[in-house]
Amino acid sequence: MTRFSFDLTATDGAARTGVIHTPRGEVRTPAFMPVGTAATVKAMLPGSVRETGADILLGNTYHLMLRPTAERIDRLGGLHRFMNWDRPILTDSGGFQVMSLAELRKLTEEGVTFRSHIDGSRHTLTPERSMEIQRLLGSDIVMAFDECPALPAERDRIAASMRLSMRWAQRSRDAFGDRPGHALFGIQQGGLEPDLRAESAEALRGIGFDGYAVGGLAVGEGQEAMFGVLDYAPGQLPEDKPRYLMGVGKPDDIVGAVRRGIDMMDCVLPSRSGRTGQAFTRRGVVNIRNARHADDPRPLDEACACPACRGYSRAYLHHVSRAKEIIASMLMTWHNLHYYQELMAGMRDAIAAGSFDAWEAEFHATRALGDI
Ligand SMILES: Cc1cccc2c(=O)nc(N)[nH]c12
Ligand SMILES: [Zn+2]
Repeated sequence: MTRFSFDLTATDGAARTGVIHTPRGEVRTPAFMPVGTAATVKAMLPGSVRETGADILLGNTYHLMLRPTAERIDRLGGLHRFMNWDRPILTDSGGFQVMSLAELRKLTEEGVTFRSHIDGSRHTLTPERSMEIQRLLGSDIVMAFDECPALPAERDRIAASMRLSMRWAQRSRDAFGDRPGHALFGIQQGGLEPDLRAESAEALRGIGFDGYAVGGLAVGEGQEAMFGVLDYAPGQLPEDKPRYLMGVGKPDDIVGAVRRGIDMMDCVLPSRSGRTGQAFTRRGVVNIRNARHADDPRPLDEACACPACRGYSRAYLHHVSRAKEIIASMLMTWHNLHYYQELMAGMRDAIAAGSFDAWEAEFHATRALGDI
């Protein structure tokens, strides 16, 4: 039985490339995780997600506990079987989604009670219940149950919230138990405060995790403030474990995060924005519904090998996107996920070759050209 482990294979400045070994397969880092919130990466078949180059995808405790429930998924053989994805799955622990989605939330030391945004039913999430749900789902990488304060927030609110999350991290670790082949990741909090981030990192180190997430970012602070935290926060976390930046981001966010030592990221952006007609390309964002594409016979990106770029014109994508045809979501999502995976593969190769600076310069120079 392969246990969970992380091998760093090369570094270039603060940037790192490596491999996470899990019983369900390898995850090449830096890695981007497509988001499969309700047991599906929207508009994609699992085989297509794999074809884009994804090694791992993300699921959500909050959504799956409400519908179809973790117990039902467990009875049906677990989330991998249920959604027909046999490679690694990381699941978020639910606290963040409760604060952003649920109604009538009540936060106490014990956990969070809330009403479902789907049918108003009452639910409780605690560190223990979150660990149980993620065990029932069968996820390979389990996230500790945390509280992520909305920014901007007063320093003492951020400090109190971080300390609650650290007590919840200990309870998550205790409830997770000893599960060879499965990993538990801790989540650093502390807002934009270096000393609170350091206190959080020390608390997590003391508890001991298989990986460490930088939480509490991508919550409206903006790229400059986020990079300001990433200039020091990854270095506060154990060097020999994966570092996961949650909820990030736009392509240039991702490049900046990898430069600063982040190994894993997830974001709904490529899939969600694809459904609204936004395509990410090497030369920047293309809003395919814009009238200028109506007669354009060229693909989104001549250099892209994805099915949308190999088989269809901008004019066609413009037409089906404006008409809200289902194929528009399929093709735009596939292209965007393919582009994100190409970005990760390019960075992995550049770090291994010690040429990340040159790669990043080319990345920004090409985007500066703008779409043609
Ligand atoms: C999904 C996500 C985005 C951004 C931040 C966070 C966070 O701090 N904690 C959790 N559990 N999830 C997050
Ligand atoms: Zn493409």
